[in-house]
Amino acid sequence: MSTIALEARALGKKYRRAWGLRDCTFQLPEGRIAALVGPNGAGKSTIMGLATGLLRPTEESIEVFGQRPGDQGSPDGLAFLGQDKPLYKGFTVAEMLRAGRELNASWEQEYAESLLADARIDPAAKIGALSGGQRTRVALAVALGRRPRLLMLDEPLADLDPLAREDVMRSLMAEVAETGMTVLLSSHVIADLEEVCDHLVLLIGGKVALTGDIDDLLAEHRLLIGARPESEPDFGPHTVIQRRDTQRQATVLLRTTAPVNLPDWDSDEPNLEELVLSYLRVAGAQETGDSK
Ligand SMILES: Nc1ncnc2c1ncn2[C@@H]1O[C@H](COP(=O)(O)OP(=O)(O)OP(=O)(O)O)[C@@H](O)[C@H]1O
Repeated sequence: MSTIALEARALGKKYRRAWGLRDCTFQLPEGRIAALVGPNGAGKSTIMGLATGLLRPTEESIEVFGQRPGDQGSPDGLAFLGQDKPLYKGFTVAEMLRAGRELNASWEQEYAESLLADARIDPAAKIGALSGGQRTRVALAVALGRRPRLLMLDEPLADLDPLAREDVMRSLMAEVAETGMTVLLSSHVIADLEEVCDHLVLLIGGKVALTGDIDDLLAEHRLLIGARPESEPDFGPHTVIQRRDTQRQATVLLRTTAPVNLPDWDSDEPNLEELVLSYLRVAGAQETGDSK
């Protein structure tokens, strides 16, 4: 049986007025690169806050490699990089790495230095003089230099240029392949995640709308395209997740485990972006009271 890096069971977090997360259940197996996606306010940062122990659950539980966060601080082996980068502006880059080394027994200086060299960042530069994207690269080097078992990144790519995004994703994939590290990363840009992530946690309105290995999820869905039907079509045993009609054409996302044999429709496996967008549209339509 595979080790579970992160497990939420009926997890709930209530802020002063409202629930930020409710009845949230998922498992993230070790060694995966998981995409944590969902609309603004879905609860992504809340999950990360609960996993680090910065927040405490209101209901049920979250565990990181079987440890409950908060009992003894942040769980062992967990590194977290949030939207506010934990860097001291008055330090030089080299001093920031030194702080990382002094605070972490598992620190690997050479590795952290190589990540900075890849990003072409001068160790003598002051943190305060770096661009937002360069600071992100330093914060990542500090997080990865600890050689974590689980790395959680809250929108790590937001301020990186396209080449830097590719660089960062490549080094994360190499690290996962080499060490078996698990990564959970949130992003609004699904295209960034498509090539690197092999696992998905889709949150909508504080709940898990879809989760699992991406290959399995894609194989369980079919995207149909056909002429807009005159009457309500019969999709047999398959579940219609979402249907969108334009004047002439209809696009339908089905969830199914049975073979799809619908001669009036072109049927294909969706890609990750199509899958996620369909689920988001359903939730958006439910919010506005529109069924399509
Ligand atoms: N400190 C807080 N006090 C009160 N409510 C909060 C607090 N932090 C988050 N929330 C609420 O909890 C819900 C989940 O917020 P969270 O920040 O986890 O979402 P998110 O998915 O990370 O959003 P985004 O994509 O915008 O970063 C939202 O409705 C938000 O308003």
